Amino acid sequence: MTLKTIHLASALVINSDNEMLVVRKKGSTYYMMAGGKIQTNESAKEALFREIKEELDLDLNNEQISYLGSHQTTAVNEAKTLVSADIFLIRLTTKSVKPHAELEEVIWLNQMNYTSYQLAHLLKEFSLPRWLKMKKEE
Ligand SMILES: Nc1nc2c([nH]c(=O)n2[C@@H]2O[C@H](COP(=O)(O)OP(=O)(O)OP(=O)(O)O)[C@@H](O)[C@H]2O)c(=O)[nH]1
Repeated sequence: MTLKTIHLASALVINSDNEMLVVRKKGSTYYMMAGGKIQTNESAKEALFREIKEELDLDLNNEQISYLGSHQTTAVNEAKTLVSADIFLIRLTTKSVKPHAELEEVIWLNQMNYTSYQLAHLLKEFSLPRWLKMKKEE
């Protein structure tokens, strides 16, 4: 069986209380990382700046963002598809973030609520353990 691979730039977004931001796109039941497909002639970081502007209407600067690593896993909402993502850490000083473009919902996860949401594999496998470790070290 041939699998398609989608190349993504996505973000583990945290605020000053170490809450983690997850988004739900229209028509999706999964909560996932903000971000999206990397277009031709665009670096992963450029793609992420563009997606964060489109989805959350935020203008990022280089000091707020750092590279965490890459991860490949099964895509949600797409049959026979893998996602291969470059994942960045974004630190926000504001909690006031609203959904734009194709987003339906934006949620800040904390210690109390994070088990209540169905998370996309990419988020569950890569970001969740890192975020939980960050919280332990608080
Ligand atoms: N942003 C994001 N997408 C994910 C994650 N996990 C995952 O499987 N995906 C899948 O990756 C795909 C991203 O495609 P998209 O269509 O939302 O991205 P985009 O906004 O760049 O698309 P478009 O410009 O073609 O409309 C979706 O099928 C989404 O379900 C994740 O954590 N974050």
